[in-house]
Amino acid sequence: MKNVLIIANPTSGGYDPRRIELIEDYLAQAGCKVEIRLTTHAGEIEQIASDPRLAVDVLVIAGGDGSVNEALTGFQVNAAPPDLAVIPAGTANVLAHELGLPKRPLAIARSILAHRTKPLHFGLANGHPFVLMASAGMDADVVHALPLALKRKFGKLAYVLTAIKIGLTRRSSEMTVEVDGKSLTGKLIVATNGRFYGGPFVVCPDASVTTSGLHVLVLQKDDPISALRFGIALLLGRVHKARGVTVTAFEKAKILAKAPTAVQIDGDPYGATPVALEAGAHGYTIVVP
Ligand SMILES: Nc1ncnc2c1ncn2[C@@H]1O[C@H](COP(=O)(O)OP(=O)(O)OP(=O)(O)O)[C@@H](O)[C@H]1O
Repeated sequence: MKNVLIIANPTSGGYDPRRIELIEDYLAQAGCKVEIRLTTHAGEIEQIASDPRLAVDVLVIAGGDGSVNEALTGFQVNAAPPDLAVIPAGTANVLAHELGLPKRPLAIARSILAHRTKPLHFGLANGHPFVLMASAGMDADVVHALPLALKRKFGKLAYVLTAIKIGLTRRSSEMTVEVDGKSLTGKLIVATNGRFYGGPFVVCPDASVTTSGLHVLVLQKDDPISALRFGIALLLGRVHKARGVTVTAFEKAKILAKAPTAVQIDGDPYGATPVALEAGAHGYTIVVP
């Protein structure tokens, strides 16, 4: 009998209790012992995931990338973390694209029952795990400035509206990223653990969250015209080939800026530069379709 704990973030975009109950029903009918817990505040998933007494076979996160990030953050201090599974919700849910996760409740329940797993690698930004990306510059400014109510109302469009709003007035700062002894300069620096960014948009075809290795994308300009050009290239899955963009594999890197510049991790605000980046020492285990 499989012991399954589903932790759901009821504030994540697209949260649907009916879907979660259906998955619970399928799993229970198949003989699993299932418990559902709804979070009441940010930080609760991390707390639960860090508890060494967490005696479950699979910890299922029903939420977006920020919720999954919390689970990994908790796992960092748990000597024997359980396998992870995801019921995708959230505004962008890049991890769901990375892993090709199904959306239908029955398919999700079946994948948890089949329990096929892969290693889930992650990076560390100032010691904090990132499953997808850690970045500094324009996109982090947008994440910091994005009003939650706007995100809930307009979903991904809220990022575009906020980018337009702040893009006209913000002052960008020149940053340097020291990559394995080399020095690169740019206006937007994205360390990525995976292939996708912002949803189903490929930024690093060579990367995957299920294999080890980090890459850094350096965008040399972020004036409104360049931002529009990079935005279109992103939608076309060609930003890594765009003029003024470099992609470099790295083991250790450090982002430095003259003035403190906003940083985001997996779509949530995370302080400011400087940021030291490196791969996590080991992977966790994630259920895949
Ligand atoms: N009950 C809660 N109340 C407020 N915040 C919460 C609660 N539970 C979790 N959170 C926080 O909400 C943040 C965002 O959640 P999540 O990533 O699941 O959804 P999202 O923001 O819609 O999705 P995405 O990250 O894909 O844009 C998480 O980083 C988590 O810390």
